[in-house]
Amino acid sequence: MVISLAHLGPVGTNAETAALAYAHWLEKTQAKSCLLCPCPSIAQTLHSVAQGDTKKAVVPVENSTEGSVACTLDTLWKLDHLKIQQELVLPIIHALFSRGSSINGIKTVYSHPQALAQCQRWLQEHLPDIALIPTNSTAEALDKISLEPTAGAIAAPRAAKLYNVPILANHINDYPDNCTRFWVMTLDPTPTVSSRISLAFSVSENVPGSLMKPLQVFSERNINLSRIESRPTKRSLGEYLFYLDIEGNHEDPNIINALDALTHHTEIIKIYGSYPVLFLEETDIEQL
Ligand SMILES: O=C(O)C(=O)C[C@]1(C(=O)O)C=C[C@@H](O)C=C1
Repeated sequence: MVISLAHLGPVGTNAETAALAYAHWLEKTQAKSCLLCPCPSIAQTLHSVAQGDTKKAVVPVENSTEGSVACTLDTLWKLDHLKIQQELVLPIIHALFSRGSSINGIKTVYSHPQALAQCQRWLQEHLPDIALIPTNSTAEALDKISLEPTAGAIAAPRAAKLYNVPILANHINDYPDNCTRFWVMTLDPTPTVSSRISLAFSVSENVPGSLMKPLQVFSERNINLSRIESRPTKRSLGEYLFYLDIEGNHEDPNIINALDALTHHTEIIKIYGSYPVLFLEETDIEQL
């Protein structure tokens, strides 16, 4: 059976690279093949799997330089039943592409807001007075510059071959170890040996201890949190949702007990799943 795998398109995005890496891993470890399905936005990628149009979806969750991908967290909160099957951590390299012959002639740079933010110091140093224009993805930025020699696009070096646009500067990300976590989401995860659990919750009242009590559930049981993040509930100013990553797996009685205790100190709680993490190197990506 071929597994349909949604991701942020068009071809050449970092999300497509993550989807290809997952497809490659599935082929190698389980002899399963995937059909990649590009979507116009991260929200539509998640909706496609939630509606059953695709079997799985790969979405960015957190970048080492810029932090959480807000659209992914906000959409996951709204969608019920989606579970994390697997996490992939990918090195993210950005390059400046242009049809113009040198960076001196560039007046505009297009890219996904995350990519522009991950290269902000480089842009400030090399192209301080230009206009930065956000696009839906890094690959969409490459489409935009095809007829504009004074425009540049920031995208992954892998896209150079796909779009046949020259690279003017490579490795322009501000931090060399720039990497992004991606989640593979599905409605029916297959059980796996897992090392991390992710969840989100709201609290019923904005009173002293309303965050401390849920966190104490974990510290009292010696369970380590690897991330805590807040996002506005969007109901009113000052009300937040909390996103947690926990080290451990859902079959551990200590974790089962903690998750049960957590329900007593939260309003709404969503457990996104217990999953393994796959780390990829630059050389793995070059082979895709
Ligand atoms: O535009 C792309 O290439 C994407 O895959 C999106 C995205 C993101 O939203 O974080 C993915 C990874 C990088 O951190 C930069 C951009």
